[in-house]
Parts: sequence; C-alpha cells; structure tokens
Amino acid sequence: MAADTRAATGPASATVAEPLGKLGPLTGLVIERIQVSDDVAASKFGTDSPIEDPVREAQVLDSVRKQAEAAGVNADAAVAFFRDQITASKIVQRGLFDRWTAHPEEAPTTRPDLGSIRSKLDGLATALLAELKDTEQVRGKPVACRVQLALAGVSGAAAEHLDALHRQALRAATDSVCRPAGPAGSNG
Ligand SMILES: C=C(O[C@@H]1C=C(C(=O)O)C=C[C@H]1O)C(=O)O
Repeated sequence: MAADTRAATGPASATVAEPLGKLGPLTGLVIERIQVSDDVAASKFGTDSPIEDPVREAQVLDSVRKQAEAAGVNADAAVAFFRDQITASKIVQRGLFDRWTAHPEEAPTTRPDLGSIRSKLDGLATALLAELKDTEQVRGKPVACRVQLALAGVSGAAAEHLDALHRQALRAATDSVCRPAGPAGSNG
C-alpha cells in the first residue's frame, strides 16, 4: 500500500536511495519512473488496456517538448531522453506481463488506477526535466558522463535491488543521457 501513495505524499528522495555521483539525482528519478512501471503493468494486466498507448505517448512527448522549451533545456535531447523512458516502461510492462502469465500466483491481486499513476508520471517528468537542465554540463563531457552514469547506475541498481528486468530497463532509459545534443562548443 505504501508504494502506491509514497510519491504523492513525499519527496522523491524519500522513495529511492540517491545513487552516487553527479548523475545520482537524475538516475534516482529514472529508477523511480521504472518502478512506477510496475504499477502501470498492474493497472493494465487482465484488462483491455494495451501496454502501448500511442496517443498517451504523443501527449507525454508533446508536454516534454513544451516544458523543455520553456525551461531552456535542449528540447530534442529531452524528447530523445523521454522516448527512452517510454521504451523502458514498456520493457518492464512486457516483462511483468510475461512473468505474471507464466506464474499467475505472482500476479497482482489489486489493480491500481491508471489515471492516478499517469499523474505521478507527469510529476516525475517535471522533476526529470529539471535534472536534465542541472546536468547539462556533465552530460556534455562524454568521458566524465560515462563514468558518472556508470557510478550512478551501479549504485542505484544495487541500492534498489533491481532485478535483471529492471536493470535492462535502466540501461534502455539512460541510453541517450551522454549523447551530445545541440550546437558544438556550447557545453563549456
Ligand atoms: C506508462 C504507460 O504505458 C506506455 C508507456 C508510456 C510512458 O512511459 O509514458 C506511455 C504510454 C504507453 O505506451 C501508460 O500507458 O501510461
């Protein structure tokens, strides 16, 4: 029960132990979004709601582009990053659907409300965009970014006891974090 209400009632730092390094806060939010994907899967499993919802995806990416432009974050980079978040969510959902189909005794016994979960994802998107802005400098330095991303990923996955499925999702979700975007020479 606590897992369903925690993000709505407390700061993100109360839910995911902060991964290490300069990309720790960003990675912590990425992990939190991946964990919310478990709730998304539970809300859809055994219903007519498909894992993939292109209309909702377009809304998410449109909102991200607008928020990025308003906040002075590279909008193309932000959209690419959120495409990866969506891919990661679907990796988790497909993996859990397969697991729950093969082992029905592991399937969730309650069905959380998808609308509330999407509100939580919207809040996480705003926090993630703020972290994209805060990490622009390190993300623009390829070697430092790779080192910091590895540090944050390893420490965050261990602290949260992520299984193979959720680690696979974390790799997909962070695929574009260190990819240079925007005009050359703009990252100091
Ligand atoms: C998370 C959901 O599942 C999928 C993943 C999405 C996302 O990560 O934002 C959006 C739509 C769906 O394709 C959802 O339906 O809300």
